[in-house]
Amino acid sequence: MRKTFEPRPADPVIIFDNVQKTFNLRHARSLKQTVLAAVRRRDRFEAFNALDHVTFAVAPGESVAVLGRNGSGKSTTLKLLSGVLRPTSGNIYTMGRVAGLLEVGAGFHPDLTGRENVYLNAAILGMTKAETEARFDDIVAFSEIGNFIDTEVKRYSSGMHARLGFSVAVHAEHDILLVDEVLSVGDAEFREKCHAKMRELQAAGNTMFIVSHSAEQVRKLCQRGIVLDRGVMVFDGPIDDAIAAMQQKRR
Ligand SMILES: Nc1ncnc2c1ncn2[C@@H]1O[C@H](COP(=O)(O)OP(=O)(O)OP(=O)(O)O)[C@@H](O)[C@H]1O
Repeated sequence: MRKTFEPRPADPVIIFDNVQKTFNLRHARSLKQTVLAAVRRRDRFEAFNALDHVTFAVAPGESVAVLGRNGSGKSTTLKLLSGVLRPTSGNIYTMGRVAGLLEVGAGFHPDLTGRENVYLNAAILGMTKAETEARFDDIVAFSEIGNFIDTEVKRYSSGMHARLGFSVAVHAEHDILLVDEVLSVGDAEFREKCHAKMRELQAAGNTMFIVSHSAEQVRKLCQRGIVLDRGVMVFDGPIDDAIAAMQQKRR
């Protein structure tokens, strides 16, 4: 007898379990107010929830967009995923190597050359010297930096800086790629090249988490969207519905 069965969904590679991130905001006060607050033993800080009990899971190979207005908690979500920030409460699990494209090239040292920075940034992303050497030519070719690779990075234009940073990150070994707004850097031709590279990584089974203000960009790259509104997750589902939910929130 033939038996049918439901395939078991793959174990998630990202779990956000009831995650809360609170920042302490310091109030600007006059000297008199500061003294009064100290005398009355009042707290001069106000707790602010950048993320409020957010829960979701991401399956391997999924590409998820994080949408929301300015200050809704998108970058905070990515920083928590990359480990740059720790949650105030709740748990975050990630499986495999996570590479962040948070502020591309932010790890570049201005006084070092492009070549030296490639090795430095690749090491930050967890690559060994041998791995970087093997990919060095591809990294430089993709970035279109050419002979400027031996010039100090402080002489680079912002576009060159971003191109080299993007190139290092996409050539790193990773299972989960975090992308924050970087798709808005560079000219149209380079953006299209970045999109093509990301689609190639998706086809190879990479999981992606993308923050972008551009509905068109995320529609092309993601199947699913999470919408945040003042730190609260208000939608999680198919990308077209997520974009519609975000646009409704804007009205
Ligand atoms: N280190 C911090 N200290 C205090 N508040 C912070 C800190 N980082 C972020 N915030 C606040 O948390 C909220 C969420 O910030 P976040 O950068 O995650 O928003 P975002 O959705 O990425 O915004 P944008 O679209 O403008 O990039 C904002 O109100 C921001 O001011």
